[in-house]
Amino acid sequence: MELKSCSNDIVIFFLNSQTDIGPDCCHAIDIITCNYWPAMLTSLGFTVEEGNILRDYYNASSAPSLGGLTVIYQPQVSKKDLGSFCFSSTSQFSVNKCKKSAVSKKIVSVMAPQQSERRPATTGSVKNAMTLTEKIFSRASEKPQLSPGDNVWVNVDILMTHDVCGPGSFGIFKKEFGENAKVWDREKIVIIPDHYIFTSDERANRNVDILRDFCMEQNIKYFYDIKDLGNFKANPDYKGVCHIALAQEGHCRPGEVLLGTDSHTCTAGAFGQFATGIGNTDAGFVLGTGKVLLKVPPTLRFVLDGEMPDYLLAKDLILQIIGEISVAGATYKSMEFVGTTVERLSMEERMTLCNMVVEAGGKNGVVPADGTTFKYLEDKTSLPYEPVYSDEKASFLSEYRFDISKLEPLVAKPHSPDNRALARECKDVKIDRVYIGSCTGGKTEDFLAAAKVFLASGKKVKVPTFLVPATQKVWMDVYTLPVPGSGGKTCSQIFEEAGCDTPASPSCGCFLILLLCNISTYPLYHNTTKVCVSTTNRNFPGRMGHKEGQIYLASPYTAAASALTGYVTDPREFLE
Ligand SMILES: CC(C)[C@H](C(=O)O)[C@@H](O)C(=O)O
Repeated sequence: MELKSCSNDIVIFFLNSQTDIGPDCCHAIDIITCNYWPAMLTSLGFTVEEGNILRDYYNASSAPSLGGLTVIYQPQVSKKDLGSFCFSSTSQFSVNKCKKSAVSKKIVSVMAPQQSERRPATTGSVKNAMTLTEKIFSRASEKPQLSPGDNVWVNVDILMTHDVCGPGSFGIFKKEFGENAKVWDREKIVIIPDHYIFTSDERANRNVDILRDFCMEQNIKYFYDIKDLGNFKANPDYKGVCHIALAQEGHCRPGEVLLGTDSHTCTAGAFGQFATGIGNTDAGFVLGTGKVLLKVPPTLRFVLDGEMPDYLLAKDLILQIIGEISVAGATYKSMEFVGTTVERLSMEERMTLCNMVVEAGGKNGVVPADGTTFKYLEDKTSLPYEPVYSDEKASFLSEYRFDISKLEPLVAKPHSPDNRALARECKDVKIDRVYIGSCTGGKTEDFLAAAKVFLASGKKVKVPTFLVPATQKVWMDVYTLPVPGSGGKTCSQIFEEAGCDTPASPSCGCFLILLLCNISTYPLYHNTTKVCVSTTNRNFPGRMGHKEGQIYLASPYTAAASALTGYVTDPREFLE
């Protein structure tokens, strides 16, 4: 595949497919987040530059977002020198087997700072004001004063992994700590199978088996297992999309550090905690030690004020922000969301906001914990937690202000989340599919929002409309919660009346399954070019199957409105 929007200097990392998880392949995410790389590359004689962080780094579909990555050409270094990692080169890459012939002649620089850039952990002068993220780092590293750019060992509160990266992380853990090693804390590791679940593909199933074996061996307390793939309801422990399950199961707590082997782990920042995606290598290390070396990110502050019109959702807010700062605008930055609009957002909406910070390159997103947070947590955790807040005099790299009362419904046009447009400007775009689901758009409130539009219109959808609840709990809500103003109807009834597809089994796998493994029969992704309005978070080429597929990212309101007309549609057409 040609990567037209990438510079020739860019190396695309190989993402091992499900068939190839193991020490012979690397996950690109390792390169980005693994802070050992500078030291390791330096010791091998490389010049390590502080490159831009890969905003999204996993697979073919993500490749165009890699612009700006610094690459150093070092042909003399072989795969062997680099231990168990290998690379593939730009012009061609595969998501299947790790091909020896594809080992690149180019080596990439990584984002972590050069040794020379390191500052001492304490400066001797008392730094009075810190941002929320700096304070979490400070507490988790037991260092009273920190500045952006400092590298610190951070104590991890929760490590989450799933069926995609769990097996690889366990492999690294065993290799580095020994076959009989025990994890650092069996109660702080959360294992959530969710990506490649409803498939008969043996190798995908094998990944879940590996999770199960590891959890039994290590007596892991929080393993949300699925055994009966034929009927998700027969699996009381099974949850669904990890980021939503983490919140629903009470693993997200203010002031803590939550890491996960998935880029959208940043979702948990909605709880006023530091949450970010890490690679398998780091995860293997965390499994053994409970620690990770992290660079303190500088903070960008987003002040969202004003009454949010009732035809907008958090998805519009984040599309507005990413459109403003671009997909690289928050590279290795913390994105802190404050203001009266944010204060009024529900937890699920805050999760949508934070979920997509990685689409702007953000290291983490964070919403200060408040009454809404504490209320949500009331029946979810009994563990004590201590929220932290940015000091009034904290120093932010930049501040962005938005008057949300003036915002209109937005979409991100193909093929980038920052390709922002007003939904009404795209009214002539004819669509073939609508998809409502995923960690961004498959929560209970997302379905209630979609149902509201269908209800208001009283019409039937004009294009196939697929619904995938994020978790088993969301699925239950879709079938049981009455939709306000409907006279007691549930979302599922309203969807049925509108002619939508029956809500699918909860999982996040739909897009990746097809993209990486081509093993699903899920009907959304026919192997022909299709135009889809989707509540997901990425619209890179190939993200939903066909590389020429056109994905318009939108809120559940806009997605539902578009389903009703067969064109990209501003939801005000039905909501006003
Ligand atoms: C499979 C996983 C590593 C990946 C991620 O981290 O983002 C996936 O969840 C995605 O959204 O592309």
